Amino acid sequence: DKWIRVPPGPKGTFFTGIKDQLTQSPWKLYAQWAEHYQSPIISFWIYNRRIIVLNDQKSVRDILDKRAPLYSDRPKSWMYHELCGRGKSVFNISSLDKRHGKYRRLLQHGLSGRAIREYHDLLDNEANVFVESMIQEPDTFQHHLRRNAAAVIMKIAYGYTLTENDDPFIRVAEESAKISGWALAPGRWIVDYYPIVRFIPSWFPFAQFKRQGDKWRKQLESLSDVPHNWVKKQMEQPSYMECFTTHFLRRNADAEAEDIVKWAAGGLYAGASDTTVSALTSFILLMALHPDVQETAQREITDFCGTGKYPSVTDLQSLHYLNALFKEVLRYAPVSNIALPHRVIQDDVYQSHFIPKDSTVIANTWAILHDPALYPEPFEFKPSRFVDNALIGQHQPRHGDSEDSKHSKYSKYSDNSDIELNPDPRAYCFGYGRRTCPGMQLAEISILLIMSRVLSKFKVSLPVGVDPAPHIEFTSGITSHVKPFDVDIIHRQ
Ligand code: HEM
Repeated sequence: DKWIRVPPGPKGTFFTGIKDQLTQSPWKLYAQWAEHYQSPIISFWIYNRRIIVLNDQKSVRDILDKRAPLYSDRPKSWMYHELCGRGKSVFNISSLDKRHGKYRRLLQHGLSGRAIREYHDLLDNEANVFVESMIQEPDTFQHHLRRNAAAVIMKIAYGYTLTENDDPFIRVAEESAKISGWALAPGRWIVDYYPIVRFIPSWFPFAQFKRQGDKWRKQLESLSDVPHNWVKKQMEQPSYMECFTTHFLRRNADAEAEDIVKWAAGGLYAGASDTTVSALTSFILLMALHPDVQETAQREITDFCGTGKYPSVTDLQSLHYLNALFKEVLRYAPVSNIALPHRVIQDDVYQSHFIPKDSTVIANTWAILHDPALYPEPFEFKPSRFVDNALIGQHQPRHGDSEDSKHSKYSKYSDNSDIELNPDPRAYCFGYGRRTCPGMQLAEISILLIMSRVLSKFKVSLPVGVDPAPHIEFTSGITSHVKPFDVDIIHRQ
């Protein structure tokens, strides 16, 4: 009989655990530790928190998806959840709170394929605005991408049309994101690790964190009311734009239902803006580095639509190579290398591992998407690896697959020969279990649409004389971005 033990991992130091060893790209370090300890599941401490990292496809599927009811909570951030009053936000709410299920149902419904069909014209119009600004000022492409993502999600969430520049709603949303970033900064707030200090009175000299939390709570509260109250005002008029918020408010207007709609809509900008921009920036930069891929994708579009035309939203699903290219961008440059942390709500045993209640469980999505036995030559950018099964809606592995799902069979840590090569990266890069990204379908359509417009209308290349080509590097953070380098973007007449 094997001993059941906590997964192996580095010991770290007494007080801080491994905190000081964390590098710019923790996902790479975790993958190295998994190799070192010969175990896809590793564990260590950061301060007094036990962290468990799952580094391979099998453990992620078996644990986070198949045991989703146990593993879909979030670790508690006392500063953000309690002191700043954000424990009810979609991203942070406890899976044990009955609102969690309500948010998810609302988001699934409001962002379903059917709901998104209502937004096709909106997506199309915003894509045209994007193309126009790209023609005017191609060098500031990231700015145009940001604006496009914000415009789309603000219309969908609130029926709100962005003003030309320095939009007040975007300012509000960015201000909230900034405060949230500070309040969630790991290791910054003693109360996150020793929650007992929250009982210290606010006036105490040592209790600066409490005064700060209080200030941020008030700010965040009033910021989140701005767009919601705006929609309610619109609804008093005979004609207003139908959107996520009005759709649900019209049906049920009691105070609790309204609060749920407000929080759910509030999660949309946070979820959609930076992620979409990250994927599309990677796409544009990768096109400069891979002219052959760009030409193949352009040829497919020309063959499908004819010269000078571009695909409509409904055409997107017929473009095999474009879909394969989208998947390869998600795989090669994951927007979210370690998804968001989960928390296990009770003691659990997986194989010979003991996983203690309250551990923070992290999926190393990056390690899975760069596993050489799963994706041969993982550091090569090769959309062709997905060409055979690239279509949206087909062959789309969903979470909570049955026990004998193909996707759970492989692990590079065991000698399993029945491997499905190049599995669909969408099953990993959008997260896991009952926390899987509810905006996945909208993300797909809006990203594919902008990709298709860029390919139809522009040629992206490295500036003349740049040799050798720049190396792709990524920033760390909750959303990862390719570090930008200069590219030339020319309008194809
Ligand atoms: C390329 C685009 C996107 C990527 C890669 C992405 C990825 C993710 C990931 C990894 C998570 C965390 C899952 C977990 O904890 O296991 C997440 C959560 C979430 N995403 Fe996305 N996302 C994208 C676009 C969007 C869009 C367009 C929306 C909204 C329309 C959205 C809304 C959300 C929300 C509300 C959550 C929180 C879910 C929860 O905690 O229950 N995302 N996303």
